[in-house]
Amino acid sequence: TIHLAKKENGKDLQDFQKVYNAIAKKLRDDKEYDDHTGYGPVLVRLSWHSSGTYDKRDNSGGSYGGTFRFKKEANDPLSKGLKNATDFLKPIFDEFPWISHGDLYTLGGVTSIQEMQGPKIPWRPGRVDTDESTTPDNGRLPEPYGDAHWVRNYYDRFGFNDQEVVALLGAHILGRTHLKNSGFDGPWDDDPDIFSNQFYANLLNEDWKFEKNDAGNMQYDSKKGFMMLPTDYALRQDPKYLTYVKKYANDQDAFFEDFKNVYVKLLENGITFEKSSPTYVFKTLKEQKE
Ligand SMILES: Nc1cccc2nccn12
Repeated sequence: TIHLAKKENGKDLQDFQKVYNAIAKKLRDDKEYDDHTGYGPVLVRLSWHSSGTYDKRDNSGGSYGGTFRFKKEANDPLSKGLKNATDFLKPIFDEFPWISHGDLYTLGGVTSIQEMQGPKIPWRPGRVDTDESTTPDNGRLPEPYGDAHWVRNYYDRFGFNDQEVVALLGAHILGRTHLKNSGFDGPWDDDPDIFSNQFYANLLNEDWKFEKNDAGNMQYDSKKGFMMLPTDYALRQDPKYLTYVKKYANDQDAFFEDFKNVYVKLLENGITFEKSSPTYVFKTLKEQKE
């Protein structure tokens, strides 16, 4: 199936900047969520989970149809906790009912990354809500237990190479894991709401202990109270992945550039845009002195 991005019925940069600003102001006003982590990280996770169902083999899944709004996908056990993100976006959708769910879920992640001092993420609208019958089955999101071989095989479904996989996982500097949601427990340092390349430095420099958490799952813990999933740790166990981990640990600009590229690829996987389709780069609230 071809997913053609549609012309946004006369909506332009100004209209989408209004949606961006509404999300960004709500993020700024709602800081106490999740031990003062704020909603940024969970909105990024929603943009990933609503896009991470993509399968290059039949061009199914992905962000286009906004099917995360249907209960089969929203109730995927691997998406536990994301109701906080879709509830956060409900009033935004009510204020801008002309936006598609696919555009809203992806724009929520773009807004969060930029407002958390991350790179500018070029974004294209035009996703069209599809019928509930098009909702992909559970089982397409990644499990956190695998080794490097598992990780490489999993991301091949997206068409991502080793460099793209390592760049994408850097988003795990955001937020934290919650025993009641994912079965992993990750007390995180005091800036889980700042986008940086610190994930790679932590991965390389902390003294990690592989131990069982209170849900009976094995995870890596460090003295400073950081955690890594087995699939995170795989990136330093594999020599090919390790070269990129070192590159990004030493060069935040390289990380920002490569993350921006793979994140756009993730959010647009499976969508056909016309050459004339506009790409938008939004201003942060700070840049607008809002
Ligand atoms: N914050 C967070 C979420 C998910 C996975 C993960 N690994 C390290 C940190 N981290």
